[in-house]
Amino acid sequence: MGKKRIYELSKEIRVSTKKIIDTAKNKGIDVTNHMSTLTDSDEKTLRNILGKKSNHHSNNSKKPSDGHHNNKPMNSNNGKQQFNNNHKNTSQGKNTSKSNLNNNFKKGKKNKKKFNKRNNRHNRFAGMYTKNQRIRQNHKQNKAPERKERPLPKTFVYTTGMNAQEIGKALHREPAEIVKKLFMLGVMVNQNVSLDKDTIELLAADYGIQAEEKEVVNVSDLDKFFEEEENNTDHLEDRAPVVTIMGHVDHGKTTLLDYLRNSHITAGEAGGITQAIGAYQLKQNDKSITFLDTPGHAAFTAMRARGADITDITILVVAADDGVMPQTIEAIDHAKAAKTPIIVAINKIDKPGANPNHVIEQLTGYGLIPEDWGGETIFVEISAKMGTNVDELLNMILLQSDVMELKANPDQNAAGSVIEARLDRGRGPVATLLVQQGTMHVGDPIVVGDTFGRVRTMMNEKGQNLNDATPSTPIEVTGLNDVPEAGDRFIVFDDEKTARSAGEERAKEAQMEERKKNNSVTLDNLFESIKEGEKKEVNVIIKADVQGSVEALASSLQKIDVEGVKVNIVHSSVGAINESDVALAEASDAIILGFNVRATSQAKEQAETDKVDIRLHQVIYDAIDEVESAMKGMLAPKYKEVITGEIEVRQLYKASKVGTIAGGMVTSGYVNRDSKIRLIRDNVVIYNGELNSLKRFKDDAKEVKQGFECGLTIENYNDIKEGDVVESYKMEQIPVK
Ligand SMILES: Nc1nc2c(ncn2[C@@H]2O[C@H](COP(=O)(O)OP(=O)(O)OP(=O)(O)O)[C@@H](O)[C@H]2O)c(=O)[nH]1
Repeated sequence: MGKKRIYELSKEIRVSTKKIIDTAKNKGIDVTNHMSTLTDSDEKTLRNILGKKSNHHSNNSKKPSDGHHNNKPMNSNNGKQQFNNNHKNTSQGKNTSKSNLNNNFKKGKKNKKKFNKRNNRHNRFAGMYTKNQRIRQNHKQNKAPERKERPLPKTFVYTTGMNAQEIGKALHREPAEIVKKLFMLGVMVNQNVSLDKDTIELLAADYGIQAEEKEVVNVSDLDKFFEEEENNTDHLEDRAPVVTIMGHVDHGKTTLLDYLRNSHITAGEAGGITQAIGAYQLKQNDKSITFLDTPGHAAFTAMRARGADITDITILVVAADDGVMPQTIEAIDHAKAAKTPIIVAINKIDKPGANPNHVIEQLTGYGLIPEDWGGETIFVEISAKMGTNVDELLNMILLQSDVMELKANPDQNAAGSVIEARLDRGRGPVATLLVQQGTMHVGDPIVVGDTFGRVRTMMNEKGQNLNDATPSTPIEVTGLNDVPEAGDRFIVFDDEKTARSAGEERAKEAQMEERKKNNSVTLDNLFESIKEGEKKEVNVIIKADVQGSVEALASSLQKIDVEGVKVNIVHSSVGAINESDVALAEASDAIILGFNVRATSQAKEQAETDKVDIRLHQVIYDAIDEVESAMKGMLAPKYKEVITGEIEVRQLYKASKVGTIAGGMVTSGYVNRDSKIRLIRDNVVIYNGELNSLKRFKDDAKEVKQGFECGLTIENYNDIKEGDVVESYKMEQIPVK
């Protein structure tokens, strides 16, 4: 071999493959893509032209489309890249193609045999086929082809319904050749006839190449792409852990973040840290750690609710002089729900009242047991203010991350999540993103949530411009058409057109979704979900006035015995239902049960928008009964009767066809045509039923208000008397409190 391929040269001289290809073409060197090989002299020529400016193009040196050359063969997991790069990938190295071809030919023959056995009818053609193949083989082996035939792709990624013309294009063959081949195989078609799966596979087998049906990709399905990128196990490299700091108010989260920021991040050229971008990366022992500056548990969980599980490790800050507090527990529950390991930072150990042991004891009650005590949780005693043991904490984070073997593939399209986003007057939409997979480049076409664009600028936390950002790097980007939301996912696409259509499609879908957003779990639809097999666990958050009630409620709920379904308490604590509870409920599809507590107005508002079901009770039994009934599907909607008006009957007319018509006056409220009615005589209900007709003079009326006369008949009832009172009422569903 010895011949260099373009991507290899690209790596060596750090010039993008695109640039090399363009330059080569300019120089008349025959290359097609990054897999093309170069002769020694061509290589030299290119090196001379490009080699010296080694860093010049690092900003676009690795377009993702070039990126997977060395690690990702074409496969169906690779939908997106495949989508746009099929033909780029198709031609493998030229000089090896000959032997491939021979191998392929042999394979082809084998397949061919199989086919013949299956299908004797085509034996005649099979004979011709072999001859034809032989000619082709001879042709290949004996003399160099005059017209260079581009090699066949190793794998032919097809869609059912392709015609000979399209197949020809994909295989670098003349459509006529495809038609001819098909003919040899007993399929007589012209170039434009759509072919079925079997025929296409047969044809591929005949060429001796593998056929693989392309998944039809819905470009707007970001989650799918994201998962594909996430699950890509090729070419994995270590990545920095992504850490979130949580804890009770005033226990020192901000102090710790600030200390880390100031002590471990060297100021940028612009002079200090110019940008607070909601996340930063720092170095400890030459390894990076990414800290998310999330403002609170609710934000953390809101991101999870949107599908962004971006935190690898949670640092739980507990003040040594204050101990475990409500938000400490809340943080534990949030971290557990997110399944991230917790490292406990017992803070403020410099304070006179500090009692770290007490904190440890308290935390054991929540399953956080230090290694010394036979548990698995790492505890570090720090002073965020003084910086005591902060390095130790960082080392523990690195240790934990080593155990977790956090990896990502930098050589693919970037994918990740939005940490925060805003509209900047001067710069337009600005988003802080966390790259979770692949490498992001300036200029990449990108879809972020329901927005799209091209990465115009990319900046790190120091305000320095970046050209590339590898996994676990937080960056601030501009260039989007709109402001995405925190927790949205982003995906880099191979081309802007696809990105745009995906973005637009997603925006449309989001609108539709918004309109019909009503799919959260509520007690009312719980049974339906259980029935449909969607639910095996009912997630519940309990808030109550005193700890005793919390526990009573929790244990009773867990005892509810409905076949195949169990109650899972996601979080329980004392106090009003707050936004954090709602966020957690949304993220974990939970119902909030409040006992002798209220929801704060923000929580109510948020629950309304997020469609989180909050149920308030004063009697524990009612709360349990309600959940149990819902699980058993017996939660009938509750109605109450609302009296709308009264009519005094003043005259009667007998009509042979319609029965007794009562003329009267609406003395209070109103009466509706479809009201239910009660006929009252001397304060006694004589009859309960419905109206048959309601008229104003001769005309049918929908509604008659107080002070107006009307005529009416009662369905199936004629025994009306003057002086009777017709009370109209309706049944109203009791709104959920
Ligand atoms: N003595 C001492 N004081 C500390 C330490 N860490 C934080 N503090 C002080 O504790 C107070 C609260 O610290 P913050 O960092 O604001 O706490 P926080 O957890 O971010 O609080 P919220 O943002 O309100 O949730 C501040 O006055 C800090 O100076 C410490 O290690 N030792």
